[in-house]
Formats: sequence, C-alpha cells, structure tokens
Amino acid sequence: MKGTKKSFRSLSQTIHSLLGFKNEATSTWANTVCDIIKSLPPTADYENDLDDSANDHDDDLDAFLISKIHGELAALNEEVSRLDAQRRRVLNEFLQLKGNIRVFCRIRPTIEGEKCSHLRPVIPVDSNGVLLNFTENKTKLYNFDKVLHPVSSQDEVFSEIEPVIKSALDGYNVCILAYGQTGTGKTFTMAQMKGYEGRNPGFSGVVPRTIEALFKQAADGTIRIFLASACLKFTSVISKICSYPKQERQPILCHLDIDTSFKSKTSYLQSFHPNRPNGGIAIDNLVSIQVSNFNHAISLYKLGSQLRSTASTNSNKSSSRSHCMIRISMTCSDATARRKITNKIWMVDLGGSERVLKTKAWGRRFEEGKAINLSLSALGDVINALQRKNSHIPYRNSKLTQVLKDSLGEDSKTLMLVHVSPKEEDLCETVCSLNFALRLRSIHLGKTESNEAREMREGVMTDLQREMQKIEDNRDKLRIEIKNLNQKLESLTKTSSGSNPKLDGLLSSLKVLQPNADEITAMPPKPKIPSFMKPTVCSTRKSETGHQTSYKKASRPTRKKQLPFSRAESVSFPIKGMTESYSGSSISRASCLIGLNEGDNDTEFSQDTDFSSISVSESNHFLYSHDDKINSSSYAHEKKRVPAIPTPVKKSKANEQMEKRKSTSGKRTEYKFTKTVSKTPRSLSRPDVKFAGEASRFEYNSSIPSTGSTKSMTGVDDSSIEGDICCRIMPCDSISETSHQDDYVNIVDGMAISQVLTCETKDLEAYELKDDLPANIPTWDVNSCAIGLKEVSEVRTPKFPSIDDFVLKDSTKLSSETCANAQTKGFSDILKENIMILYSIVLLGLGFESLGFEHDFFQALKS
Ligand SMILES: Nc1ncnc2c1ncn2[C@@H]1O[C@H](COP(=O)(O)OP(=O)(O)OP(=O)(O)O)[C@@H](O)[C@H]1O
Repeated sequence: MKGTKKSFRSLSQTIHSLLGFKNEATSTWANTVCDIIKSLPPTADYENDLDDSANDHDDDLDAFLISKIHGELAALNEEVSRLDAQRRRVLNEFLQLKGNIRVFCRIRPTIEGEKCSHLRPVIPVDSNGVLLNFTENKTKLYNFDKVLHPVSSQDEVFSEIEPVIKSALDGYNVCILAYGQTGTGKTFTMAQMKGYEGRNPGFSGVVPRTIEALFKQAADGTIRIFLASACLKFTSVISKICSYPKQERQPILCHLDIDTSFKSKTSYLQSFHPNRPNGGIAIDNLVSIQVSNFNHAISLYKLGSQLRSTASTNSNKSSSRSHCMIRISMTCSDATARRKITNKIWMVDLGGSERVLKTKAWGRRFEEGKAINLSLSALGDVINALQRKNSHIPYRNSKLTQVLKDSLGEDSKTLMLVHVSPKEEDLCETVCSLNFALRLRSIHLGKTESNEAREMREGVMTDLQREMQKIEDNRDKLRIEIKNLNQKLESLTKTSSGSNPKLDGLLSSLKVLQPNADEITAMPPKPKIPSFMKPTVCSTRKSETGHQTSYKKASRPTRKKQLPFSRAESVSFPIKGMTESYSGSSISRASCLIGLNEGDNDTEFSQDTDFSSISVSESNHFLYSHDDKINSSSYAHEKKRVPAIPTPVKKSKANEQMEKRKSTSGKRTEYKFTKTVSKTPRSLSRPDVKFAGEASRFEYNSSIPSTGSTKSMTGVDDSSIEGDICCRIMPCDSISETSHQDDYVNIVDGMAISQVLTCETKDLEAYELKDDLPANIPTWDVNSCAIGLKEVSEVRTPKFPSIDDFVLKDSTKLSSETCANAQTKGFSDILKENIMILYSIVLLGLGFESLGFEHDFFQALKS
C-alpha cells in the first residue's frame, strides 16, 4: 500500500486546491480530477493470482509472472509446431495409402416424381463396390475408393473429402472434381447452398463447407497463435470460373480472395494476365476480391454461381452448361519452419458428361455439349498420363486441363467424385461414367490388388487416422492453454503498466462527458451555420478520403486568407433573379477548364485528359461532363457531376513532360509548363467537354498577353500562347466569340476561385447575402454561366461569399427540421451541462471509493 499512501498524502492537498469545485465544476476541473485519478496506482482487487500480502512487491511479482508465462508460451508453441509436423507426416502417409488420385462414386437417390423401375440398375454393394444390373443375368462390379450410397448425407460426403482438403493446408495442391451425367447431383454435392439459407442445414455442399472449414481454421486460434509468434501469414484465395465454348461469354466470372491473415481488410481487384512470370495459370478477366469473413466469401460465391450458365435440357431442368470451378488458394508463410507456400484447392463442378445425342440438343446446346465432352475427354487423358507417369502430359489439349495444370500433377491430391443416376433409362450413361472413373483408378492402384492387400491397407489407414485424431486433439488442448496464457499475460502487462480496468471505464465515462482539453482548444468557435451550408455528402466523402482539410483542424481564417487554398464547404448562393430550378442545381467548387494548347484548335478534349494532374495539389477535383449542348438555360440541368477519383493517372506524353512551377506571391499562383500541352477544346459547348472543378486558384502564365488574341470563346490563339498552359474558369457559349474576347482574357488573367459551396435548398429562401458586402464579391452561380462569366470578368480578385456573408432574412421560411433543431438545442445543451457536472461528481466519488479511499477520501474532502 506504499504507493497508495503516498498518493493519498498528495491527494488531500490537491483536493484542497480544488475545493471551490462547486463553482468551478468546469470541463477543466473534471479533466484535472481525471488526471489525478489516473496517476494513482492500481488496486489489487482484480489481480486474483497474487497474494494480498505480496502487494508491496507487485512490480517484482508481475515481472516474474510475465517472464514465467513467456517461457511457458514458448514451450507450448514449440510443442504445437512439433505436433503440426507430426500431423503432416501422418496425413501424408494416410493420403499416400489412399492414393494421390482417388475416385469416389456417389449414387443419387430417386427424387420426387421419378418412377422406380423393377430392375434396380445400380446397386451399391459395400463401401467400395457398385454393381450394375444390365439384365437379370448380366451384372458388372465396379470398385472405387469409396462408394457413397443414395442414403449418404452431405455430412458423410464431406467427412470423406475433408482429409484431402486438410492436405492443402500442409502444402499440397488439391483438386476435387465432380463428374457425371447431367442430373446426377454434381451441383448438389459441390455447391448446394441450402444449409446456409436456413433450410435443410445438413444439405450444404462441399464448397461452402470447405470455405467454412478454412475460416474455422483461421478463427480457432491457429492463426492467432502463429501471428503472435509472428511467423505465419495465412491467405486464402477463391476463384470462380466458368468456361464456355468458343469464348461466347467471358470465361471468368469471379475470383474471391479470402484474407485470413488479419492484415489488410481492404478490397482489391486484380487481373491475372497471361504468361505470368511465376509460371502460374494465366486467366484472363479473373477478378480477385479480397474478403475477410465467411459470409462475405459465401455471398460472393453465390454471386458467381448465379452467373453460371444453366439451361433446360432433356435430362435436367436447370442443367449446368459449363464447368464451374472454385479455387481456394492459401499462402502460408512460416518463417521458422517453411518458406512461403501457396497452395490451391480447386473444386470443379464439371459440365454434364452425357452424350449429346441423348439430350437431343441442337444448335447452341449441341455446341456446348460437344465442348464439355471434349474437355472432359482431355481431362481423362491428362489424369491417365499422370497415372502412367508419362513423360508428356497433354495439359494443353483443353482450357480446363490448362487451368488445373498445377493441381493435377505431382505434389497434388486429386479426388474425382463420379455421380451416377439410379434410373434405368440412364444406364448407358452410367456405364460410360463408371468406365471413365475406372480407367483413372485402375491405373493408379493396379487391377491386381487383392482383397487381403486392400484390407491390410485399410487397416493401416484406420490406424493412421486414429493417430491423426489424437495429435489433433492434443494440439487443440495446447492451443487452448496458449490462449489462456495469452489472456493472463495481457492482463498482467496491463496491470504492470499501471492501468486499472475499473478506472479506465470510469475515466472513459468522464471523457465521454468532457471533451478533452486539446479538442477544446483545437476546435474552432462553434459556427452558426445555416443548415443549408452544412457539408454535403459529397464534400464529406471527399474530406474522408483526405482530399480536404478536416473541419476540426481548420482554423477559421480571415475571409481574405481563405481565398486561395482553403477548403470549401459545399454551398451555393442565392442568385437574384434566378428561378428555383437554378438554385436547386449547384456546383461544388468552381469549375475550371484547363485549355491545353497544341496548335490544333479543332482538337477536342479527349475523354481521358487528366485534369487532376494539372490542378493544384490542394484542390479537390470534379469532372463535369456535359450530356448535351450547353446553353445558359439548359446548362444547370444538363450537367453531370462526377468525382474525379485520384486513380492512377493515364499520363499523356505532354503531361509527363510538363513541369509545374508554383510560385505564390500574395494571392497569385503561377504555373509554368515547359512543353506545349496537348489539345485545346474546340468548343465549350460540346457535350463531351469536361470541366475540372475546384481550382483553389488557377492563373495562367503571365507570358500570355492579357490582350492576347483569343480566337474565340471556345479556343485560344495558339500562336500567342505557344508553350504555355492556359486556364479558363468559366465556360459559356452564350457570350459570342467576337464581342467578349476580352472577357475571356480577363477571366484567365488573375482569376481565383474559392469556396464554392453547395446547399441543401430547403433553407435557401430564409437567408440572403448581407447588403454591405464588399463590391468584389460576385453574386453568381456557376449554373448561370452568362451572369457568372460577365461579373467575374469584371473582377480582378473575386471573392466568394462565405458563411458570414449570409444573414437570416425570414425565419418563417426555415424548414421545419431546422426549427425543431433550433428549439431543442438550447434546452438540451443546458441539461447536458448539468448532468455532466452531477455525473462527474458522482463518478469522482465512486472512483476514489474503488481505489480504496472510502472514508479517508471523504475525510480529506471535508477538511
Ligand atoms: N443426393 C441427393 N439427394 C437429394 N437430391 C439430390 C441429390 N443429388 C441430386 N439431387 C437432386 O437432383 C436434381 C439434379 O441435381 P443437380 O442439378 O445437382 O445435377 P447435376 O449433375 O449438377 O446436373 P447438371 O450437370 O445438368 O448441372 C436436383 O433437383 C437435386 O436437388
């Protein structure tokens, strides 16, 4: 209690100095009290592990405990790594016994509306055999690694597949292929989503279950543990691809990237280009979207599924007319044990393998069927060649095998799920499917495996499976221990750094009520902003993206200082004589047109001209594109505002060579360009002309003669400004070419734009501009080009009205919302202040009490 006593001694003095608190219960007072409480040592009531008698040695004990826990954690982590390695080895052995290429057969149950034939053509014999009944006397037995009976649930199917999926986490590429005739349940096995939509929870297919399992791996502490030891990053990528014959549609639909590395959560798009240097698969138009949780992944997966091409065929109402491929790739980087490895899981719902003649397809369906069968045949050839260990593997025979190349070869596990129909009429297709599957399997295992050998193999496999389960259980236990220790460590570290959870809560309550001192000083005086001047969605968005100075930080400059580069809230001004439709349309920032001169007056602005690169860096940019011919009346209605996102700029040759020299003297900023910049707009009234907005201040190079011959309002005399860039502020085609040449020049010369604000129109009528405004404030709106241009042209240093320049003219015209706000505000402010003081006092008392001061504290307060 040494520390507490010491603090208490100083506490009574401090409290004496604060005794006038009844009168002085201000925010500063509350903050001071907060600081005092914060400086007090923590009590030991939440340190359950420590003996009370050891309080004097808190720090030493904490340090001792922390180092002990660190040691334990290191040992446990080491043990987990060892178990992981062991599990990998066992799994590998298990999978090797099972074979790198395994073939399962799933028999679909008879579904509603289907007639059961007298002769059951497909009979599952045991867990490995399927008997085909051709006639009563003629049967044929097919053996597979596993036969999934018609009654097998989706759970059972996934439990068989799960070990293969797990092997992907251990560095293998995995390929799971669903093969079979149309309507045999391939999509049901792979992509069934019902379980995730609240219906038939057990129905969900392999893909959603795999995604779930992967995220489970990320959430069950595995990843956290590795991250804690800073040696493992874990990223998964899912791709969804649909391939179509003859490139009829975009072959690639969706690529999802699951990020489980707890790093960046931002989304990104990424295209995979052909001939990637790392030799990976080149997939055009493959879009990669980084996702961070299961739901996000599933929603994107569903989206991709919707895009899959399906059509009604003779055999299936909604038959998949494509191969649907899902790729999950994982990048594990384990700095201590392994190098960075990227593994993939391909899950492919192959198109129906039926003969085209059977489906009686024609036209496009016929082409699709042919394409599907060709690629399936190519797939068979590749697997066949792999099984035979041929020197040449014909991957290039189809797109399908090209894409799957790195997941079909060595160091990968392939699982073929052959689906068959129970119907008699499908017997021919069933035979084809089973023969295809048998061809793959028999090559791997050899036809000669005896029953004894098989039983022995299966016995070993069962043992290995048990061993693996034991290892996984142990590993899970260790992970829980590690988690607990980490929590303990966290609380100890917090304690030793002097924070008290109770106090933290208390203080944060106080802080909620009291803005901190910094905030108070940094905040500008509360502006009485008319509601119509509040930032618009657009300006807020821009400030979020860092294009604007934040409101908090911006000190309120004088009106003159504000001109050149200050942030402009969005507001527009009431324009005398303007109709309501004009006032409703407004423009954020002044529009500024940069004329780029290249000696060809007839050249129009190209669509991809980069305005933002020319604008001053402090500016926010908008591109205004005209949808129609501009004229003074239609301009406001026709324009379309598009934020110019500062995306990678397509640099024109001219812009690249353009050197921007900025010299600010007073309010004037000069830009000099060393090279002639391309393209001058031929006509401002062209629908494709764009206006780069928000020039804080644009001026043309002084080398342009102020009386320079302006060919027209729509262009600049090339000869006079060769090598320079010219900045035009307001476009207007209502001013004729001849009579207003000078206007144009004047605008260019010395023009400054500032604070153009957009308004919500609801309160516009209640306000008006003050009468005593300086004469150089132009009352124009960019919507009224003609007025604006004329008036601005007369002003050398134009100044736009700021918030202060408005006065409330008619409060009855305020919107009901604004009135309601105004009425409730005063009362709520007073109430809030009072509650704040009361609450502060109560919390203060509680705070001291929680520190164990109790009686002493109140004594001190009394004295
Ligand atoms: N194991 C099963 N249990 C219950 N219903 C099933 C099962 N397998 C398939 N079905 C049903 O059979 C119908 C056809 O299945 P599905 O669309 O998955 O076939 P498919 O092989 O993917 O066909 P296609 O190749 O034409 O896309 C669906 O209505 C599906 O719900």
